[in-house]
Amino acid sequence: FQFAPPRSSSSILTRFPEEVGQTFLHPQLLSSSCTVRSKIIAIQSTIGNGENYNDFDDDEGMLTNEIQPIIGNNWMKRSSSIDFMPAELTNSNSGSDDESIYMDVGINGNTFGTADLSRRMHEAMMTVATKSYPGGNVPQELRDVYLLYAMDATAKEAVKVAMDSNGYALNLGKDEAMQDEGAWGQIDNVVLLDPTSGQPTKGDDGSNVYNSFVEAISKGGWEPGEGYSFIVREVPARKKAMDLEALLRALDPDGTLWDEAKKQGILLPGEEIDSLKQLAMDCEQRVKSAPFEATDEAKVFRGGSSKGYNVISRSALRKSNRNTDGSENETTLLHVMDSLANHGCLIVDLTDGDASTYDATIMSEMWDTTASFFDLAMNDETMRNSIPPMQQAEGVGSSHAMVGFASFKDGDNQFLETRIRRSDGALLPSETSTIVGEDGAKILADAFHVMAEVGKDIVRIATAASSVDVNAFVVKGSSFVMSQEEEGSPSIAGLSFDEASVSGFVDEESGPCKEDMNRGKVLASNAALLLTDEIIDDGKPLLTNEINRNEGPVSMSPHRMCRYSNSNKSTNKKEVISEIFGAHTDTSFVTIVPAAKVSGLEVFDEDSLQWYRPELNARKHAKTLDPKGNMDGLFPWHSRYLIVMPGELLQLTSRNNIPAAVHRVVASVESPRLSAPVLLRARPGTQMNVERYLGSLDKADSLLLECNEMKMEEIHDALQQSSKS
Ligand SMILES: O=C(O)CCC(=O)C(=O)O
Ligand SMILES: [Fe+2]
Repeated sequence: FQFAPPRSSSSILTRFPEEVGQTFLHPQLLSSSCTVRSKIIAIQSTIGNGENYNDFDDDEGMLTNEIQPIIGNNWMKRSSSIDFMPAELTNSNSGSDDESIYMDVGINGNTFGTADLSRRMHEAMMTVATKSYPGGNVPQELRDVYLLYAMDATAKEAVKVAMDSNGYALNLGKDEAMQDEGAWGQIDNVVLLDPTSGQPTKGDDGSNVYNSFVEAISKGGWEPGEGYSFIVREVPARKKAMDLEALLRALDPDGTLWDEAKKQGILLPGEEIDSLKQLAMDCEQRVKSAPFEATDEAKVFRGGSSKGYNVISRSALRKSNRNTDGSENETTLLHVMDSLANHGCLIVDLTDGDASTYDATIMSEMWDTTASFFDLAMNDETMRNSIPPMQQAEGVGSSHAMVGFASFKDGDNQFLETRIRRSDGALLPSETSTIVGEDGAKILADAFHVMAEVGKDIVRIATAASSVDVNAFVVKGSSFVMSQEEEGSPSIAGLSFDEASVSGFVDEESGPCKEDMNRGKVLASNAALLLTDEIIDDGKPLLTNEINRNEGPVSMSPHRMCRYSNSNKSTNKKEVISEIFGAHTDTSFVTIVPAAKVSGLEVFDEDSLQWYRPELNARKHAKTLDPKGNMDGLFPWHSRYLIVMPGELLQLTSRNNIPAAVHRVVASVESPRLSAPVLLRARPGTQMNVERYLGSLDKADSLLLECNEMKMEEIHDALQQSSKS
């Protein structure tokens, strides 16, 4: 926690600047009823004499926390002892936002412009006072008060700015007495500064240093307009939730970092992702900033109390669970959005809490098939040789449609990439069925469809929610015209909105009414449904002839059988758990990872800013649902659950409401992990038609406008950054 004193003149504290004084006029300054604390407590002086002053920029001495603070440097550190506070209050390390702490602060009067600020403060007070006394004769007593006040309040303002720029706030609370001069901290040492050189100078009585403002004035003869440096101790402070923009400004006053960040494609506060290139670069940036280290099951984050960590029932996602008017169910929508936007994944219970076993049984059979595939691939030479290596799927013409087997990291990573052939639903590479049998191949395809359908439902909900969010389908008066049409009223049907308004059916003055808004929700959901049916590649032929397409014979959405192990060949032999499939985002709408028996998928949780292992959360849910494992005979616990992560294409259609999940796989030396994710991608040949799927172009952001009328495979390619695997 502790702030080390600044090590050089380029530290944050010495950089901020000019702003001092702009908001200095505390309302109390202009009232003469303020109470003067009779004596400012002088606590032990920490400096001996003026000899130290030439050492201001000495880095050496500033490296430890125990060195004597020197007046004239800007620094800040947590107060070491507060004699009048109970220990538990001074040493709390809970890190909560409103935690009250005490800080010792050293302020350089030159950096903070104490000369100018005190002059202006004093002038302001005297101007008011002169007006309120006959003949401008301000009593001496009051002049003394103003003098002290100018010095003290200036110091307080400087400390406020110093804290502000470092993520802290003065925490004076509502206590009036605390607002008074001297009461906000213990003034320790005060050093007067020469008006011309800005160097420390002796006061009238020849002293180098004073123990209080009262002394600096009465003995040193300080006057407003003369600068001074000081140390103040035990200033009540609290950690502030820091505004990113303010932080950046404080760190980077001349904009060098900003320019550099722009060059690297880092999104800056207040900036939006406004192109595919920017989206790809931002994902890459988020991937890079996720920590590399891995921890084992016992320590890793397994979800918190927010709704988004909860498991959702399969049936809640279906379009049949929408409201009767066809708008999305609000409870489901909020759950889905919280999970995807804040925690990087949504856990789905395929059994609806044991109500249905159909899908979970398919998943269970898929797990058996996957296990037997790797069994044979690892142990049976003939079988292994019969699997084709990873290669482009024939006849697709997309470099992204691969099928086949690949092994990396000395066999620690093994993948079988499979795809459905659209015409007959067969699984490619066709050799898969030689290994797992016709039934096995069929089970894999069935499991693919179970997962794809869940994915499509989630994309529908998230896309609809994001369209509703910007009123993309809200048209004033639409509810009226539409409902009339539906009832088949001959007098209205066929009228355009404009004509309706001319005829007086629509009130020109008001905005869209509640019915228009509701209508917008229905249209948003229907359009999102259309998007999932037409654009998402579920391995089936397109059902409609309404759109142009050239969808190709093989699905763009792969179903990957993976085996991850950790033979600990990494450089650090002591690692028992480590990244085996590094952090990345997927170019998919969603990636559906069926919860594996051995946990290992980690999602970077944007809310808690740590790696989250959803499989452990799913396991906990299974334990609660079925503590005795009664269903284990039917299917293993994990075949109930799917973990659905948003990909880059959903980031696009959700208008950046949902960032593509940064995720990775970790593996421990103890047990290999089998996995079988589906990456739900876009049907080749289809076009992103913003108006058809996402509503009014007026409500589309520049990212969507760029994609409008692009082919989905072009969008896919544009999202591939060179550094991506
Ligand atoms: O196997 C997993 O659990 C995840 C794999 C993955 O992230 C991917 O294939 O893109
Ligand atoms: Fe992935």
